[in-house]
Amino acid sequence: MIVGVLGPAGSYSDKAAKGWMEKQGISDSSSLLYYDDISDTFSAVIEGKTEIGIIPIENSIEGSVGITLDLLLDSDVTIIGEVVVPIEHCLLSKGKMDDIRVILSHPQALAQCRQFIRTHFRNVEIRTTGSTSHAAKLANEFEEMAAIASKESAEAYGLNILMPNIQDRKQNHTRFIAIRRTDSETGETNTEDACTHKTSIIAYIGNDKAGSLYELLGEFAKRDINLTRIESRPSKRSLGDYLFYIDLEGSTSDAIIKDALYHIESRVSMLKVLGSYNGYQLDS
Ligand SMILES: O=C(O)C(=O)C[C@]1(C(=O)O)C=C[C@@H](O)C=C1
Repeated sequence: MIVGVLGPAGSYSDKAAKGWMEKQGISDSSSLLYYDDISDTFSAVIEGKTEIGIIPIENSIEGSVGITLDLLLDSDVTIIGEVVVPIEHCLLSKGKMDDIRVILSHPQALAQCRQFIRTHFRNVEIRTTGSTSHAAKLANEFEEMAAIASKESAEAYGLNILMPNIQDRKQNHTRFIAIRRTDSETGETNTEDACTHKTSIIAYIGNDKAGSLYELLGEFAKRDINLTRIESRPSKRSLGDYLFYIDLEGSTSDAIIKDALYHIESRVSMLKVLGSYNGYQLDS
C-alpha cells in the first residue's frame, strides 16, 4: 500500500502515517511518499499516485486545519481511518537561545506556541513553512534560525533541543484522517485495537430559516445518535453562509444512521458523507 503524507521525514504527519500503518499491520514504511503541503497530498490521492493520504484535520489547541476541511468538500475522497497523535513541540536549533533571530514552523505549530514565542522572544522574525520537519531541515543551515518541530526532527536534521514541550497547552493532540479516492477499493486491513467508530458528513442547509439547524440536529437526537463534533465553516458563497461539518458515533452500515441521513437529505441542499471509519490513539 502506497501512503502519501506531508513531509519531509520527521513531520507529525509522518509520525501519524507510520502509526496508522502499524495499526493496519503494514510494516513496509518504504511505501511512504512525502509531499510539500496538504493540498499536494490530496492531489496525490486523487491522481492515483498514492492509495492513501494521511492528513491533519484538527488540533486540540488551534482547532480545525481549514485547508483540509475545504479539500474534503471539493475532492472525491473517502475517509477510511483516523489516528490521534500527541504533539510535543520543541524549539530546535544549531545555535543557542541568544543567537536566534528567525523562528520557522508550520502555521498550525506556530499558533499552538503563540504564547511561548511572545514570552521568550522580542525581535525575532517568524517564517512559515509547509511542515514542521521542513522548518527543521532549514534550521540546520543557519545558527540564527530555530525551528518549532518534533524531537524526531531534531534527530533527523542534527539540531539541538533548546526547549522541549513548548506548546501553550501541555495537552496537545492532532487528529489525522486516512483518505482514499472514493472510487478505489482500498480499505482498512485491521480494526482490532480501534478506540472509536465514527461517520463524518458535510451538510449545507441553504434555505436559511429559524430552526433549520435545530431540525437537522434533531434527526440525530431523536434517534439517540451521539455527535462528537459539529463545526460551521464559511461556504465561500457569501458572508454568513455556512457549511456544517459533523462527526457522529456509528457507521453508515447501521440502520439507524442510514435512517437519520435519509431524513436529513430531504432537509438540506447538499449532504456529503465523507466516510465511516475506525479511530486509533497513538501513545507517543
Ligand atoms: O508540520 C507537520 O509536522 C505536520 O504534520 C502538520 C501539522 C498540522 O498541519 O497541524 C500537524 C500537527 C501539528 O498540529 C502541527 C503541524
